[in-house]
Amino acid sequence: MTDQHAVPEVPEGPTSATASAARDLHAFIAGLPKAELHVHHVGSASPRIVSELAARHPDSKVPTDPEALVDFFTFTDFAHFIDVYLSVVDLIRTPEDVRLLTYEVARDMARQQVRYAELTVTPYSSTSRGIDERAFMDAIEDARKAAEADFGTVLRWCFDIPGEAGLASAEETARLATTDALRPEGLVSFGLGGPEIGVPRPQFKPYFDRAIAAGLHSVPHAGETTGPETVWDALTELRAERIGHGTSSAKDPKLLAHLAEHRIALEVCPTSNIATRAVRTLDEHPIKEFVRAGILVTINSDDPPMFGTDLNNEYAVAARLLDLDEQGLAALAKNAVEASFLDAAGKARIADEIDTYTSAWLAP
Ligand SMILES: O=C(O)c1cccc(C(=O)CC[C@H]2O[C@@H](n3cnc4c(=O)[nH]cnc43)[C@H](O)[C@@H]2O)c1
Ligand SMILES: [Zn+2]
Repeated sequence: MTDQHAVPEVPEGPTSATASAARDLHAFIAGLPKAELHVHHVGSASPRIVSELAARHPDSKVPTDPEALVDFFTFTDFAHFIDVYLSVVDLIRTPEDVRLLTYEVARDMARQQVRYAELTVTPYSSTSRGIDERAFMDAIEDARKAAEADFGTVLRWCFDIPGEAGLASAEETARLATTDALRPEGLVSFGLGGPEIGVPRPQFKPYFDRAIAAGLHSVPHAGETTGPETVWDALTELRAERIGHGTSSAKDPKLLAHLAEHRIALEVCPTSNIATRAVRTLDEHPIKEFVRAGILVTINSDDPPMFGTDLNNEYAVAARLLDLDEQGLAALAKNAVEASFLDAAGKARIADEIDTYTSAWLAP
């Protein structure tokens, strides 16, 4: 189905002036300081990282050859995507694997001028496969600190429940996130991922209540593969402060108005929605409706190498779909800063950097 070689990029126009403008916009995006709010830890393993992990664990069914990986990362539907995702999870078997993955993901982010990222981590998938919980926390924290020192990219964690794994996984995730002796310093939020069909959000309310009581922000996935009622459930039952995807919100005008009025940001991941078949084509993506409704829209890459994309490409896709120039792209980048869980000083620092960069770029 999805041809990973055909990831939509800003198309070159018919004239050389249009082509040159598109190239300039790509260059602008490449240097633009950015924040990313919806990106998965394991889903960020690049072919380079996957190859290194697969070499450590040669019995894995994940191919090491980048060409073969492109086929492997071509999905028939969302369920197939989760199957493939879990085979990459199976490559992460030791605390050193966790550290390598985390540090190298930060390196890839820094190359795209990502200054701040809230990385969705699924600790249950590692601890249930035998990685010691203390060693897991130490590995992500060690990598976080090293990445900030070496690359200047600030990482924070969102621990998500893999909903389809059942309430035992919710209990384990809540315990890991709220036990003082385990909870990592970089943890800021609590999420819910995996398939939505057959996994109603309200059953996770007690776990979100515990996480929120412990000071964590609520950021469940909702409305990615089911309708707007799932987004309402995420808001009313899980007290969501941002929504992962929220794609189907476009089908409910009252929901759009509610999201806009309450400044509940949507973490929009356009290419992901095509790769998992949540949306048929990019031109049918509801991002325009979200902007028109006044919603705080943020641009994200979700599982970038698995979807043959990266954050820069997602900004280029957004520029095309929303017809944005440099100022519009800078505003989109600032939306992510505003919707982040950074403190006021951290937000101001990145927002100022975005403004300074944009002014310098546009200066005659
Ligand atoms: O780890 C397990 O044992 C396990 C057992 C049953 C089901 C699961 C999952 O469903 C894991 C889902 C996994 O997928 C991550 N993810 C990455 N991208 C997305 C997305 O676009 N939408 C939803 N989930 C996504 C999620 O963080 C979970 O780690 C696991
Ligand atoms: Zn996601």
